Amino acid sequence: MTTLLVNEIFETIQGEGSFTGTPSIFVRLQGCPVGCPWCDTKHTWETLPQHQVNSDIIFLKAGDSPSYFSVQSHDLLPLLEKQGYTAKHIVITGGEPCLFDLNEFTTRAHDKGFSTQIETSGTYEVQCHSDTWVTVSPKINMKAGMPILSQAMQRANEIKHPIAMQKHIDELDALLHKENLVNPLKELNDKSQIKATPFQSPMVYLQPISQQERATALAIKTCIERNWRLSVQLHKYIGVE
Ligand SMILES: C[S@@+](CC[C@H](N)C(=O)[O-])C[C@H]1O[C@@H](n2cnc3c(N)ncnc32)[C@H](O)[C@@H]1O
Ligand SMILES: Nc1nc2[nH]cc(C(=O)O)c2c(=O)[nH]1
Ligand code: SF4
Ligand SMILES: [Mg+2]
Repeated sequence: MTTLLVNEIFETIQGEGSFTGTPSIFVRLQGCPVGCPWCDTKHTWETLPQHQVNSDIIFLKAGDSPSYFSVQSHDLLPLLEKQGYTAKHIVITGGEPCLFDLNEFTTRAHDKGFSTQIETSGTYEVQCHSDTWVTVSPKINMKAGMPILSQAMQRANEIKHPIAMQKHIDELDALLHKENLVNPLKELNDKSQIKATPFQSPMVYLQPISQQERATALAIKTCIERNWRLSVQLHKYIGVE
């Protein structure tokens, strides 16, 4: 039996990565110890008993708040189904969703015809259905100093890296090398001999931190050089949650 702590549930358009533009039900779980200084969901970091509420309040809440409710993972899908959402894609994010075992919830969702996706920092083991799309956004050298797990990197269907400066790209390169996930096109450019495949596998996305102009320019330039992809947090440009 797994207990999930849920900060919010809402229906919107996925604004990041390969599923950008896909109507999605977002389940944001509570708690994250990683400490990224630019994190856009800091209200999910702490799990304080005084912020626990019942599920009705979560469905009513607007804006960022540290309140959350507790639910058994087998009860979460029925709760979502009651909301009358039309989206068939469920994105589990946080906070850090891989603090929780997501096998039961994702399996029930797939059994009911949903597709699922997890957004994770790569600092915890990814526990989910084999068809869940896993987005790893590896948090290299963050405040808590937590290592990126090979299990998460090797499970990733896409790697989505938030960047603001060249150092962040260099850190990603080192991690991809360590995990043997090097972009064949980069090798081709470097050595003019390795056979190129058209796309990196897993796909690599660069995501400018906080829509900064210089970060966006660097991400565009690097994506073109490497044949990587750009992820611009579409929801922040179109003003949806
Ligand atoms: C809030 S995190 C939650 C999931 C998980 N803890 C993680 O970091 O992947 C969701 C996504 O937003 C990205 N993100 C958070 N703050 C951001 C910011 N200010 N600018 C760009 N991306 C950001 C993260 O890198 C991650 O890909
Ligand atoms: N629309 C929308 N797309 C998103 N993709 C990843 C998000 C996240 O916070 O994990 C997010 C989010 O918060 N909103
Ligand atoms: S790992 Fe994710 S939720 Fe945690 S601080 Fe970093 S961006 Fe925020
Ligand atoms: Mg977000």
